[in-house]
Amino acid sequence: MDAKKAAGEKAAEYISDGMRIGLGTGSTVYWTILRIGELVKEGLRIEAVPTSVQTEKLAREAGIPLLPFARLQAPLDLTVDGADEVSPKDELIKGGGGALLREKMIASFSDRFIVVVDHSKCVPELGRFPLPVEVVPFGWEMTSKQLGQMGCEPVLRMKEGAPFVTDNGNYVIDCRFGSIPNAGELTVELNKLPGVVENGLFVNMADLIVVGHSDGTVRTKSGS
Ligand SMILES: O=C[C@H](O)[C@H](O)[C@H](O)COP(=O)(O)O
Repeated sequence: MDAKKAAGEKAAEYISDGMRIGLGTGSTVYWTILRIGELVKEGLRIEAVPTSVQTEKLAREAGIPLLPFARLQAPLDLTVDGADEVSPKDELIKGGGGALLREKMIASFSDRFIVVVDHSKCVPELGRFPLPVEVVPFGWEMTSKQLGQMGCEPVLRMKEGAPFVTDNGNYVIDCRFGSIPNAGELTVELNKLPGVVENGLFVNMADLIVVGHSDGTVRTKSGS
């Protein structure tokens, strides 16, 4: 069995009737969304907030009732999302698909945040995966230079020969740090740069990590 499918489907077991949930973005939570769609068809009553245009489309196709984030009166019960790297301290790098800003906003407004990954995402230290940083297009070259001065190699993300544009109309600069020994400090420093909208470090946010393996087994680990 696909390791991503195993993790993604397992996370759907944490969803119960009446919940309002956040739906992450990517190829692992894809399986959670499909499974939730099946459960909805079987009678599960939930409402969901998508973290991207891509997920909104998928959720609609799966028949999941959607709710606008702006209308929430209280935190979501649960958000399920993928990650690009997970450290032993359960710190995450996210944003490989460019959805980091809405993902962070929605996970932050959730009582519980469940992360679904295949085992290859669990690393001894964050930073091999280039850290996505969402920046405003105005003066991105200056922001990129400032990011470089923080000890990384910054690269503007491109798509089909033009800058990749997020759902929020911004650019993404992928920052190759190599090693991120202190994610908590780095996230604060990055967000101090005026051109930065948000960065892909998720620190002290994950409540549960669901790790899928290629033999179809799944291991869960409570967030620290
Ligand atoms: O912007 C994208 C998200 O942060 C994804 O959750 C992350 O990139 C992991 O995606 P996947 O499950 O496809 O590896």
